[in-house]
Amino acid sequence: MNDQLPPLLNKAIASEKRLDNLLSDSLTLVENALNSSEISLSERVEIALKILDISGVYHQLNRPQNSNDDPEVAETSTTDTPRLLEANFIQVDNFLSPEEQAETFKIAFQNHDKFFPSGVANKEENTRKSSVLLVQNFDEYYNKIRHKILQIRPQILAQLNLPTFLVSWVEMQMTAHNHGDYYYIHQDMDGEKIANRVLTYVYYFYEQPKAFYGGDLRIYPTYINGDGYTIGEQFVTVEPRHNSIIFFDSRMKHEVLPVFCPSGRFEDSRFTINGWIHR
Ligand SMILES: O=C(O)CCC(=O)C(=O)O
Ligand SMILES: [Fe+2]
Repeated sequence: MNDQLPPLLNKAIASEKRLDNLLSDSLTLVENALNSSEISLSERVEIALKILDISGVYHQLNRPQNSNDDPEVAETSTTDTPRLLEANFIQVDNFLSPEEQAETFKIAFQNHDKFFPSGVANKEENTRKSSVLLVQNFDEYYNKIRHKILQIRPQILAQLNLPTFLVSWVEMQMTAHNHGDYYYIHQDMDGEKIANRVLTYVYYFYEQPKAFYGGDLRIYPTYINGDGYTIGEQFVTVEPRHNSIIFFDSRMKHEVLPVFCPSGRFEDSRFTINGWIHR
């Protein structure tokens, strides 16, 4: 405390000092964590990736050569020319180990009675028909899958040519599409509460041999025009392969084609673990 200085200034200097100390302690803690053999390698990698994220290194690496191609720039520009998001996705096969797949089926089948008819935020009825299981029913499994998704996120963003972002939340649910179910053309970040969804993921699983037909996912080229979004014609089709996971830009319009499941048995459904990485 310096008696020569006005009290307010003294207070500001003290706060700045505390902040400096806090920053210094935080950096030491992170450094120790990165070098600690008590923390698993994968957890340390996650910490390191978070730091790279914060420092913007990935953003620089992923940034398109021509800054006009940067989605963030184009979206906020005042030009009248609509910007096109090409229909694009990444599909990774053999995502879960046999043990993890068995656990996934167990969660689905044991919670059959907790699935409920799906709804759509801010949308008319008849846009969607399927069943949903909330994440509250599979906490531990959520953490495992979340970890796996975050681990491959940098690679996926680079492949989709999307800039990196700080993750605030990984939203997750389980869905089942049975006979007559579908999800009409929609966008996953269309709504106040879900505007922060950046990357959509869908993990597919179902009993072998496959007991349903249809259920392909169509992703449409999507034009951004100011605040509005319209679709182009040249869609791409995703085959929902068992034990594969797909990722796409949450701004892309897409739909699930109708499912035909002659047996009508819940266990024969087209299942997903799906959700969104929020910024
Ligand atoms: O099941 C799928 O293939 C996609 C589901 C979907 O679009 C959604 O839940 O928003
Ligand atoms: Fe969707």
